[in-house]
Amino acid sequence: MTTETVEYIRYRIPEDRSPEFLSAYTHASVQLAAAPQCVDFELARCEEDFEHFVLRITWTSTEDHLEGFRKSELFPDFLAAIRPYIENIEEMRHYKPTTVRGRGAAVPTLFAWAGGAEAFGRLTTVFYEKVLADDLLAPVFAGLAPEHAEHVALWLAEVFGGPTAYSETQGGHGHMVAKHLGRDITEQQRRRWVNLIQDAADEAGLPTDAAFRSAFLAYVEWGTRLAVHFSGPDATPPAEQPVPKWNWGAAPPYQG
Ligand code: HEM
Repeated sequence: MTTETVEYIRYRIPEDRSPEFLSAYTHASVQLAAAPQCVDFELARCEEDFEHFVLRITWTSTEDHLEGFRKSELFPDFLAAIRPYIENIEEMRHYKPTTVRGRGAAVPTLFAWAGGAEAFGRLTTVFYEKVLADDLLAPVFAGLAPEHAEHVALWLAEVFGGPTAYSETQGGHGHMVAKHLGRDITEQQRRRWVNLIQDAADEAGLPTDAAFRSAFLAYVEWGTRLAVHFSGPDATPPAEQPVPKWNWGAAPPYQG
């Protein structure tokens, strides 16, 4: 359960004071942006009634807000900027996020962008053909079960925002990590895995646009480095945790 808390501050600002109010918050936002207790913030204005504003601030925790930010050297300047509007506050409270949260479909998942389950099936089929023909990797995958490629396709599909079929049929994150324990994967083998999956992505016809490929490679880098870690002599299986959900990085999908 996250300790993050969302503070909502509702203001009613007479229309003739709204330009100075926005300018005051533009100044105060410098302190919020510099606060290590602040995750993000947004001041929104009501479309139906211009006098209503809601400031949403996500704090690392309520305590961090009250005991950290409010007692920090940033706070006096923040307060000085917004003090004239304190009497216009209609609500100022902390809210705990519930499990009801998610993303809409306005931005396609990496899974959908890649071409869905079929694309991941093509990818891992081509990939394991390459792996089994590779001098460094073939020995690691000796005696590979015929369904391995299909399982990895399900895993990747789930990570990239597709159906949760791997978790439902195979056993989730812990099961996947356990498959790597004790395998002593070397950095050379890891890098070869990374190279071959990119070659396979080309051959299997996965999208080649910059945004998709950079997000794809970011996960492959992350995942292979974890695989090496968990394959090592000192690794202990991690506590069960959800399958990671990968998303677009700094670059959004290009839709011309
Ligand atoms: C992003 C990186 C990686 C992902 C997503 C991944 C995914 C998986 C998954 C889902 C399984 C379990 C398959 C099943 O349930 O049947 C698995 C098993 C395995 N992985 Fe990985 N893996 C990654 C990196 C690596 C690397 C770098 C190596 C070695 C160079 C490796 C070697 C193996 C081996 C040997 C198994 C066991 C295969 C078997 O069951 O016989 N993996 N991997």
